[in-house]
Amino acid sequence: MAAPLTVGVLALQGAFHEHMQHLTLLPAPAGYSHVAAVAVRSAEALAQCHALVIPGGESTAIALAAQRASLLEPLRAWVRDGRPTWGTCAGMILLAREAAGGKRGGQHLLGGIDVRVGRNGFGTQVSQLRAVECCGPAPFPGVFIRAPIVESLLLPSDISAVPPGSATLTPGAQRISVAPPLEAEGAPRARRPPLEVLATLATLPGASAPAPKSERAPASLDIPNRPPHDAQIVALRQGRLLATSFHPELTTDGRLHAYFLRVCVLGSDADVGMPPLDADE
Ligand SMILES: NC(=O)CC[C@H](N)C(=O)O
Repeated sequence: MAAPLTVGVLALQGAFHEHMQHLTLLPAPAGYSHVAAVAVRSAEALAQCHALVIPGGESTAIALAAQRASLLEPLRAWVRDGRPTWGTCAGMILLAREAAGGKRGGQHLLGGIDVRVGRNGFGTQVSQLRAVECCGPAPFPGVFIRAPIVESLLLPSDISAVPPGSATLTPGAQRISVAPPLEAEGAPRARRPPLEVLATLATLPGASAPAPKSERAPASLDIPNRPPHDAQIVALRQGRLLATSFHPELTTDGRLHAYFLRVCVLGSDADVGMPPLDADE
């Protein structure tokens, strides 16, 4: 008899219940009995999952609760192993390699997606998004609640700036938290899957939003759907990792949940641009 496809939702704080409701409404993928959504509050629960969703909420609170539940390192290992993971809003912050505007003293990140986000870059707003690659031509309702803004797409070479084993760095007054390197200490640097921009906001979202920052990645870097320079990136994928600054779980639109399952979870390594396992840089 077919078994369920189990998608964990990190259930420490934030909108985890809403994600679970969306996931259980998805049709059964071929070869599985149904999609089972489970609340993840321990490393044991995480180990039972095929995929993970990190909800919106408060990234500092989620990271602190994960640390207290001894989940930070299992989550980092999960991301390092290239397991399918989707972070919405606060979840996007946790999956980012760098986060600006973090709390004093730095905050814990998991890393995995090679971007720098700025916390609280958006206010509260609903914007119609074009996300043709993942959702088709009809606009997606983008619900933003003090959401992170993607400030920079980072180059793999920037990783060397992070001392091995460091949890966070807070250089100067800018307060930039940095995820620890994905690789174990002394291990060769992993080849990174390409970043794919999935949705942008064409115009600045309001007076309180920061001006678009310059990207560090040169034009020659191969980034599919590279947006115009002044567009705000609000959804992107790197391999099996997906990040959205808005909250699809707070809408009735299930297209992004379906996309996560179809591409990040069930897609082949070739579909998601994962480098071959034996690749070294
Ligand atoms: N809606 C959200 O998830 C907000 C994220 C929040 N501003 C943070 O920094 O974690």
